[in-house]
Amino acid sequence: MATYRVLVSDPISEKGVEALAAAPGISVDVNTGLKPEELLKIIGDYHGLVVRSETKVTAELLAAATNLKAVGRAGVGVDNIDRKAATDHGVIVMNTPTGNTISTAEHAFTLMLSAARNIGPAHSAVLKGDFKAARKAYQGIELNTKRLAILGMGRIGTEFAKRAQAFNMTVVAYDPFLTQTRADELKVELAATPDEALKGADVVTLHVPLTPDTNRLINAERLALMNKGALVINCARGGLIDEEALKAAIESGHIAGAGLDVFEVEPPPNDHPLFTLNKHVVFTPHLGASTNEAQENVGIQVAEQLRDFFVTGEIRNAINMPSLDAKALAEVGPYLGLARALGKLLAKLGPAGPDSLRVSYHGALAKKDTGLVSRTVLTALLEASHQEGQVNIVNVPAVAAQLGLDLVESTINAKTEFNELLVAELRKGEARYRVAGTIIGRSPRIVEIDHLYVDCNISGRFLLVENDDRPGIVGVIGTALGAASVNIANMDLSRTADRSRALTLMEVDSEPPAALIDQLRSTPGILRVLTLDL
Ligand SMILES: NC(=O)c1ccc[n+]([C@@H]2O[C@H](COP(=O)([O-])OP(=O)(O)OC[C@H]3O[C@@H](n4cnc5c(N)ncnc54)[C@H](O)[C@@H]3O)[C@@H](O)[C@H]2O)c1
Ligand SMILES: O=C(O)[C@H](O)COP(=O)(O)O
Repeated sequence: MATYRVLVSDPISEKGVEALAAAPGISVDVNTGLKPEELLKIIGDYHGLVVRSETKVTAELLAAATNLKAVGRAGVGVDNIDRKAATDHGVIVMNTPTGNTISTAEHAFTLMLSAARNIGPAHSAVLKGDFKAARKAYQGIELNTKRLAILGMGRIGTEFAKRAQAFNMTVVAYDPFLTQTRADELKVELAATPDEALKGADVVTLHVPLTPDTNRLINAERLALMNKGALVINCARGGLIDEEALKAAIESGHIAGAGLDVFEVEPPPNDHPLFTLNKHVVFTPHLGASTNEAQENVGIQVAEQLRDFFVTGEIRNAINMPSLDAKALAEVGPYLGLARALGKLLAKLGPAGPDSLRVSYHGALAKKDTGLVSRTVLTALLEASHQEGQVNIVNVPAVAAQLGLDLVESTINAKTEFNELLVAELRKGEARYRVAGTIIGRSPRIVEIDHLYVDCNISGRFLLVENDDRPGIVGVIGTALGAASVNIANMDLSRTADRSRALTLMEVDSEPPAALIDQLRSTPGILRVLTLDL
C-alpha cells in the first residue's frame, strides 16, 4: 500500500492528529510555527498538508510541493490558500465548513455585547484602580430594539441572527444568495444591497468570506450610512474593513465602538492604527474558532476528510472540484477505470487539437453523480500529450480550457442495449471519434469503437487493425503476428452492417515490434493499425 506523508503545519486538536495517524498508509508529522522558508524546504516530501489560518499556502509553496495532492483546512476561511495555484498544480483543497460555526457566532456575539458595554476598557480601568472614573466613563447601550445589519447570511450569520432575535434586535440581512423565502423563514428583513442593510443600522456584523469582491466591504461611505453611535463587529476577516476609515469614523464620534477578532495583517503590528482607540474597540487575537468544541470538530473532520481522500478517493468539502461522497463514489467507482480506458483510447484514435470531448451517460447511469467520471475521461485523454503528473482530476478543466477543448456532458435516459452506457466522443470540426463502454456483471468492458461493436477488457496491450471486410485479411494479420512471435491472447472481430469496414481488435501478450506495425500498414486492404496500452 502506498504511504502518504501528511504535514500538520498549524496546531489542530490531538484527536485530529490521532485520527489521521491511525489511517492505513498515512504517516503524520506535526511541525507547527515554521517560517515560510523552512516550510518551503520540506514541503516537497509531503502528499498532504493540514493548515489553519496561519500557514500561507502560496503559489511559491505549491510550486515547491511536487508531491502534494491535498490541502486540508481545519476551519472555514481559505483566503490563506492560493486556490488558483493549487488548482493549476492539481492539488485538491478541502475545508471543514460546519465545525466552528457556533463557536464563531458566539464569539462575534460576545464582541457585540463587549462593545455595547465597554467591557474591554472597563476591565483595564478596574485593574488600573480607576474604578470610580470608569463607572462614569463607560456607560453603554442596550441592544434591545436596536437595528442590526448582518452582511453574509451563511452559517455563522444565520446563527448570529437567531441570537440577536433572542435579544429583541431587529435584523436586516444582505447576502447575494439570500432569497425572500429564506429571509421570511429566518424572520429577517432582506436588504437588496449592503448599503440598504447599513442605512440606519445601529450595529453591523460581518460574516462573509474575504475575496477580491468583499475586500474593504466596509469603507468610509458605508460607515457614514449607519446611525450615529453605531457599533462595528468583525469576526470574519480583517481585510473586509478599511481600518483607517474605521479609525476616522470612531475619532469623529460617528461610530461609537467596534469589536474586532481579525485584522488585515495578522498578527497586527504594534502600531496598528486602531490600537490607540482601545477605549472604543475591543480586540481579540483571531479567537472565533478557538474553543475546545470547535477545534475538536474541525480537527477530526479535516483528518477524516484527508484520510478518506487518500484511502478511498472520497472527496468531501473540496473547494476546487466537485465533491463525491462515499455513496456516490460506490455508485460511480466501477466506472472510473472504464473512463480512464476510454480517455486513453480516444487519445490514440482521435486527432490532435480536438474541439470538444462529449461524455454522455445512458440508462441508469444518467441518474448518477458522474462529474468525476467525465473528469477522468478528460484526464486520461490529456495525460497522453502531457508529462507525467502534469494533468490530474483537479486541474484538468483548467488544462483543457487552455487548449481550447470543451468538455460537454449530457445524460440520456432512453434505453440502449445495455442497462448503462458511458459514451465518450471527441470532435474536431465535422469529424467524430466515438468509444463506449459499460459494466457487464462486475466487469468493465469497452463495447464500441467508432460505431463498431467490440467486447474488450479495459486494461492490457492491444493491437487494433481496421481493414476492408474481405476474406483472408484476418489470416494475413495472424500470420504476421506469429512470424513476429507476438502471441494473441484474445481476438474480437467486428464489421459495419454494410460490410464497408471491419475491425480486428487483438489483446497481445507482448509489444508488437515496429517492423510488424509497418508490415501490417503496408498490407493491401488494411486501413489503420494502432497499438494501444490501456
Ligand atoms: N474569526 C474566526 O475565527 C472565524 C471562524 C470561522 C469563520 N470565519 C470567517 O467567517 C466567514 C463566514 O463563515 P461561514 O461559515 O458563515 O461561511 P458561509 O459560506 O456559510 O457564509 C458566507 C456567506 O457570505 C455570503 N457572501 C459572499 N459574498 C458576499 C457579499 N459580497 N456580501 C454579502 N454576503 C456575501 C455567501 O453567500 C454566504 O452565504 C468565513 O469565510 C471565514 O472567513 C472566521
Ligand atoms: O476561517 C476560520 O475557520 C477561522 O478564521 C478560524 O481560523 P483558525 O483556524 O486559524 O483559528
